[in-house]
Amino acid sequence: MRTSIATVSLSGSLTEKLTAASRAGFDGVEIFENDLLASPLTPEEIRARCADLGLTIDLYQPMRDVEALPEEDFARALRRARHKFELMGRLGADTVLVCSNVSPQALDDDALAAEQLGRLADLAQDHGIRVAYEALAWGRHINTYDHAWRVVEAAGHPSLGTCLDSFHILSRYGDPKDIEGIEDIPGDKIFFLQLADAPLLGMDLLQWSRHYRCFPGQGGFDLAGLLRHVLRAGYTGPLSLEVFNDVFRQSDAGRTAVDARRSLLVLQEQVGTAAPPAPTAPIGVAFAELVTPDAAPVSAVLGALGFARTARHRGKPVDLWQRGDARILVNTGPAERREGTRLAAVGLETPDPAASAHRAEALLAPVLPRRRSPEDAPLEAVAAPDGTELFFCATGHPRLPDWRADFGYVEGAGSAPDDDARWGVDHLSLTQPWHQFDEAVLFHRAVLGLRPQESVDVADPYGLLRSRAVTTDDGAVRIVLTVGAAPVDDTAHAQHIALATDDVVGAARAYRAAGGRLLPIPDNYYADLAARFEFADGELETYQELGILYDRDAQGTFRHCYTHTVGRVFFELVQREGAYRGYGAPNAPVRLAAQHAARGFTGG
Ligand SMILES: O=C(O)c1ccc(O)c(O)c1
Ligand SMILES: [Mg+2]
Repeated sequence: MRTSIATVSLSGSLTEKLTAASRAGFDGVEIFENDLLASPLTPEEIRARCADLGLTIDLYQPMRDVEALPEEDFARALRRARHKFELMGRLGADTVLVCSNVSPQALDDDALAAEQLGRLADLAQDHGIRVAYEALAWGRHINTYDHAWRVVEAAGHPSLGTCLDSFHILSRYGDPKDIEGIEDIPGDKIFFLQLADAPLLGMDLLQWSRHYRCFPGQGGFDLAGLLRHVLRAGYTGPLSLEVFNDVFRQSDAGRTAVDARRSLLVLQEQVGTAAPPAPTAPIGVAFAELVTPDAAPVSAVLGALGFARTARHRGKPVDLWQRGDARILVNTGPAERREGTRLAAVGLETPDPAASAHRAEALLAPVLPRRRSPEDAPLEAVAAPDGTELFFCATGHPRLPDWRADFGYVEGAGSAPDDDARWGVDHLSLTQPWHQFDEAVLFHRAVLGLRPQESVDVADPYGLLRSRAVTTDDGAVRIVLTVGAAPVDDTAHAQHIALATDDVVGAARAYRAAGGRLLPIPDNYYADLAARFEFADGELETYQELGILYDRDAQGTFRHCYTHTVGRVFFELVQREGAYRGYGAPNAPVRLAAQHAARGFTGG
């Protein structure tokens, strides 16, 4: 199906918006009136620009407050319409959106609304234009899709149809049954379809619509359900995104447009009108890669955590550190020296790396140049929205090339690679730029086949931190996406690697004995723990001594503690028991406060 995007969904000048829409692969655009009014280009130039960019102008919008008016007000509306139809002729746009009247002058009179829309459609017809009538969710008298359709049906005019907008429909109708009526509208009378998702916020409809819309799959609406009804009704027009969103208004138009196109590809996959290569979800974390200008501080932490430097890359200054199934690469390559220590890449263990890469590419993930010297194993990699490099790879697979083939083993390494099977990566926490959070969640879901969990808000002493995990169902891969408060220091922007162990107390003691420093946790926290849970004799005291935090849910328990931070990176030691599903969110405010307090507490 053809895809389209409303210029209001993208930031910048009209020219920038059109370029971004075209580059992302959209077939057409809806031109929002304000974007045209503010453009120095003539309508003919806009038309030519769109043609050059391979875009059709699928809709011009909006025309407001037209129908069910006292006669002299309607006459003024017709006069306005005549001007706009002439403009549309110059633009080469043949469909105009008229949204339902919100003005206090509007009369509660469906027959009058139908009659006047019919007269508007007569005028439109003379200009070769079709009128698509849309019910705004806050329309004065007409505010539901079925009411708008009844009026259009009553008008019975060939140049008058309806525009369905998923926001206006789904913000008012919660029950799936309420929207089945869409299938009763003849497909050729649905002149246009606008798609937008939104988080389920329970707020004033107009404010919700104008500020919080997002792309399909980024909110809480069942857009696939709605689209199936629209397709069954026989709609064949474009799938068009109309997203009013405060964040997108100030984000880079190019990346927003790609995010938008990806959302439509995923939606189309859900309803079966597009078939990108099927997802191949990762089955584990093969490695996490830190880049650092100075290997010493990170190596000291890894050494104290019981990791051994087992291998070194044959062609690059990259060391492989390992404990059990936890593998960490430390990269001191020249390109990496400019920024401080950060978590730059993740190797995802994948049953079919080539298939994972094909899907990622089909879903518009930027494919990275293969890291490959002549003797290197080919590694498929794409960039996540935050720039993290994601490698699709295999470790010890009988038939697939092993990414470790590029590494030479270090003589006399402290411990053998597989000595400690109970260590692994529990989760990785990656901080996202604040304006890319929804994009990142959709990316990880769509491209990697991970399932988003609940979004959690965590109080940081200097702001609020939002966090959302994306995981495989079995927990073999857990990535926690976070977006931090405004930076008073680096705390809200730190990334971390959480290491799974089956004995966090032993691990914490050993780390300390080896010279590692654990994040100190205030005594008040332990007094509160004592009030909330019952512990065996001495248990709480042990946690307090080491700075171990504790949580419990209906399924299990979670014990965890933190190393100090090196650059932007710290480590967490995690003992997850039973089927505990979370990440110790109740403890996160205490941890964040402790990290702010310990800002001086860095270094090797
Ligand atoms: O918020 C509005 O005014 C508005 C205008 C045009 C639309 O298509 C729409 O869905 C909302
Ligand atoms: Mg709309």
